[in-house]
Amino acid sequence: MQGFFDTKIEFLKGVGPQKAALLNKELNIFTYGDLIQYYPFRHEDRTKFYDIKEVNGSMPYIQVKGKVRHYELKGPPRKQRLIVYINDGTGELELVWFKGAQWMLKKIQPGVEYVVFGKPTVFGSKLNLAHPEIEVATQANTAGGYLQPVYSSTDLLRRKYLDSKAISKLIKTLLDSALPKLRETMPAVLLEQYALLDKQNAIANIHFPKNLALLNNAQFRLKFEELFYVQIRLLKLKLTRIDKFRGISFDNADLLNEFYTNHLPFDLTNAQKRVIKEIYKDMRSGKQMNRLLQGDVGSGKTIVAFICLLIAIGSDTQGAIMAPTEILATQHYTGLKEFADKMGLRIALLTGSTKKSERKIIHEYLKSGELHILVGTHALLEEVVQFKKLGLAIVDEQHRFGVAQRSKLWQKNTDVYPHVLVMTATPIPRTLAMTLYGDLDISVIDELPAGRKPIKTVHRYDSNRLKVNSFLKEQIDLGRQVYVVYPLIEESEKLDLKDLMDGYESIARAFPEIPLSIVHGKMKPDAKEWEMQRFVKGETKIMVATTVIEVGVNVPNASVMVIENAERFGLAQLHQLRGRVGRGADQSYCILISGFKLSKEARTRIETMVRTNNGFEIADTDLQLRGPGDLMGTQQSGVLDLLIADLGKDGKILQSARQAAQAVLNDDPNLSEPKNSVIKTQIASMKKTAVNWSRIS
Ligand SMILES: Nc1ncnc2c1ncn2[C@@H]1O[C@H](COP(=O)(O)OP(=O)(O)OP(=O)(O)O)[C@@H](O)[C@H]1O
Repeated sequence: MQGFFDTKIEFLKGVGPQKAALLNKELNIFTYGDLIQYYPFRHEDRTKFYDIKEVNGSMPYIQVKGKVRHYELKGPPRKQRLIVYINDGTGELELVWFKGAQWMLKKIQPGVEYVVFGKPTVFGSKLNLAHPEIEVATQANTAGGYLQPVYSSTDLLRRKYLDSKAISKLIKTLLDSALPKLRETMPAVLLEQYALLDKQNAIANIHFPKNLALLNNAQFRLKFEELFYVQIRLLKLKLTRIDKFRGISFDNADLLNEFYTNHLPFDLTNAQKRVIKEIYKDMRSGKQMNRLLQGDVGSGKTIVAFICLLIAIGSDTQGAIMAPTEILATQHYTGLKEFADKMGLRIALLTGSTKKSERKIIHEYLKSGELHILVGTHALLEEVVQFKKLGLAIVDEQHRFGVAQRSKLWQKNTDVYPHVLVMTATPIPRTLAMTLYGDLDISVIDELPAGRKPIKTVHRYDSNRLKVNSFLKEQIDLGRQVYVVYPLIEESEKLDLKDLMDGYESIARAFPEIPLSIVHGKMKPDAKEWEMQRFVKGETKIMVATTVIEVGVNVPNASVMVIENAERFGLAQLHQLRGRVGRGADQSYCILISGFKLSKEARTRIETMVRTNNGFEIADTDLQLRGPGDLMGTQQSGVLDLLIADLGKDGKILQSARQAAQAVLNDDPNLSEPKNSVIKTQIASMKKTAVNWSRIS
């Protein structure tokens, strides 16, 4: 059976080597199996017939049934157009062909009834359909109506006569012989429990649905199946890892207690407490922890990370934090050092710009175990960086590390694997997290520390700059500090830098007495650090910067964030930037400045920012706007090669599919029972790897 679906597409009637090459190249369709799974992206509703008198020029597509009253050819011989007048007893409609008039003429017979489908337009004062589809009513497949599939095609394919219609024909040809050969790919229990359509019917109806209800059922079944297999593979991966990898069991809580009793700078939020409990439980379990910690900007992840490090250090192991950029690594280092110093723990920072002599000392102390915490960039991954015993590896991720890089860090120990905590500062919608990080356990800090006032966000046009400036002046007079951020997009770095410099000069002119800082990616690390420090200490009042300050910067006295060219930023980035203010007790503001001309999407982004401060809500909107492919660099990850499900829209189906997968594995972890053999076979036959299996290697 399997062989049939592996048949090369060129052997299908009507394809041949040339078309096959095009289908390979343009649509990634190589085999019968690929073509069957090339699902239509919508269906045209051909179930409804309009009375001609109801039709108007604003309708998208319409279908009518009527008799040809007469026709005429107009225009010079080479540019003849054919006009056919069709009447259904309620009114008359013109059908027009500008090309192929003579050919069409052969098909049209006065007095015969036709089914006509097309887009109505008004020309002069008359309604007409240009180049409609037309079939003799008695031959048209409209018994009970039908929904016609629309397949996405490409310009090249259309030029080579492989438009949606032609693809549909190929699929129809294939289905005739393929349907009887299709085997069921879901276990009977789940088919029943979730009222899923059987495979043959699902495939038949996803392409050529008998009615709308069957189309919906077919879509549900195929989406459910797709997500079920993504989830079961992720969950299986997790089970394998739990079985295979022992983790160090930490049970000495002395350091933790000392910190709680003597040094805790504030009461933890309930969310922080809950998350610490979840992590502590993992770290004592004897199994390797693999957990994702999500928290909105400013939700207090640093102290949670520190407490987790204390758990590891308390049992005579070391901790590491790896961050994607030098700025972020430095920020973590500064944040953690404050706590570490209080506890008399040794902490060091290792990045690309750490001096050689310093590096050597770090390497030595790390190996001897005298260094408790190492913070750094991917410099941590180098061979020479050897721990005495790494107990906890924290990876601050933001999707910037590859899975392989991440696992390199936790392979630093040869005997037992360290526990792994992946942190993200950008909230990820639940559906995406469940798929991208579906093999990890997830903890969420969904509460901000008490007393934080929500940041007030407004949108202002360039032309209002004077008003904005006088507001900034007011705030500075009140003792606050201000960020002004310019976009930095790599392709046009030079231009962006010019924008930033121009902006800096105009701010300097508008606020001649106020000391300014400037920070951008092209500056030397020392100079950057010096400028940052001046701002942190309050010596400068306005920080003009590019997005280098996007993550991690923590200056509680800075309470105004001005974002220039806000329309050029993505939602996640805007939210991150806004998160740099609102970190103290004062009322904070975010001012999004843009030009007048805004794309629809840019407007939605700005409106979303003005409407809400909730990072998870913003992440959801981002997912809706951009689709998962674009989001957070997931495009190359291969995790989201979904054929039919859409993580932006199918969250509910995903949840049920995950529950189903979890239940199957709880009951039969090795999938060895006969009732689950279909799952085993299906997993083995899946060639499109939705999950990066190298994670556990
Ligand atoms: N429970 C708490 N009560 C009061 N203040 C807190 C609490 N937790 C953290 N903070 C303070 O809130 C600020 C933000 O915390 P932190 O820098 O850890 O946030 P974060 O989650 O890392 O956010 P970001 O990703 O935006 O940097 C810090 O000044 C920190 O000291």
